[in-house]
This record gives sequence, C-alpha cells and structure tokens, in this order.
Amino acid sequence: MTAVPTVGVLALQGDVREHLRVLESCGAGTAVVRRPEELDRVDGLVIPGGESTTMWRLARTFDLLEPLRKRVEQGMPTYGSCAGMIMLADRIVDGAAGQETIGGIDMLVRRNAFGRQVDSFESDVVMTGLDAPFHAVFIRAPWVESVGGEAEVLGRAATGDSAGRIVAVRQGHLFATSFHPELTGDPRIHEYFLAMVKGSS
Ligand SMILES: NC(=O)CC[C@H](N)C(=O)O
Repeated sequence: MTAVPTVGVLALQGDVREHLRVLESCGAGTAVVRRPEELDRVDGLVIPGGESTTMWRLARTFDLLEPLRKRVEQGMPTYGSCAGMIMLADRIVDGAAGQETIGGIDMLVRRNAFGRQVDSFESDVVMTGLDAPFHAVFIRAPWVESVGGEAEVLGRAATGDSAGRIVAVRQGHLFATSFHPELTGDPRIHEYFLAMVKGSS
C-alpha cells in the first residue's frame, strides 16, 4: 500500500462530510464511494451514521450491496458508526421488514436501542486501545446485545440506565461504534481506524 492510504466514506446517505473532514485532518487521502468502481479504489471504508434502512435500500439500488460484502469479506478495513454499525452486524433486532446488512461482525445489534430511553445524549466511554475516555455522542443509537466468539468488545456505555451496554466492537479488520466520533472534534477514533488501514493496529 502507498504511504498515505485512501479511505473512502460510503456516501449513499448520512453525515459523510464530517467523516471526510476528520479523516483529512488525520492525514488520510479520502474519497466518496457511491459506485462499485469507487469502492475498488479505496484501501479502507467508513460507513457513516444516518439511517440504516435508507442506506440498505440505496446500496441495493446502486448495486453496491454485493460489492461491499465482497470487499468486507476479502479483508478491507471498515469502520461503521451508528447506522454503519448496523450495516456491519451479522444479525439485527428491530430492523425494517426485510432489512439486510453487509454483515461481517459476529454480533447482534438492536436498532434505536437507546432511543426508548432518550433520543440523543452524550456520555464518556472507556475504550480499549485509547489512552483516556472518549466523549461520545449518541443519536438514536443502536447497542450491541451480544457478540460471538471472534468479536472483541472495546467499549461499554458508562452512565445511566444503559451502563454496561456494548457500544464499540472490533473483529479483525472490522470496527464499529454506536456513537458518532466525527461530531466531537476528538480524532482518536479515526486515528485508531487509520492505524488499522495502515496495518499497524
Ligand atoms: N445516528 C444514526 O446513525 C442512527 C441510526 C438509525 N437509528 C438507524 O437505524 O439506522
């Protein structure tokens, strides 16, 4: 791989621009991904937050679902935030009728899980691999009900009724968080992912 990897952001729907901005500030090359040819050119991919049902439908319409599954299966480092976490889950609860995912992480994710308590909130998350807690923004966020043997839990919610819920997971080249690190001005989650793309984490 070239010294500066190109990280794509899946740009079907969601807060694409915010991720591009943080990735650029971390020194990555960036690209928007809407078509299979664009996916071919990236070394890693961020799947942003937004609305996973819409993202799934658009991925099907743009003939991206199978190419995405293939790249993920072949080992492309991929980071999913919020709706992106849902897209990377092998199994989901409370999905729309027929809702499919890209899959790859052996986990069961519940959509809009925190939403039943409160729509959006902020909380510090202690994360394996980060030196200090990460101040996380949750927006109609999913949580991870359970993970299979190969997935490693990296972080849990720390406060309130949902304390202890899994909000960050890694399985090899795949990484997912329930929260939105692109909104807080703290680049450590993107730096962590960039190290994965460079093969150094
Ligand atoms: N901020 C978000 O990405 C919310 C995710 C959304 N609730 C979904 O199901 O896709």
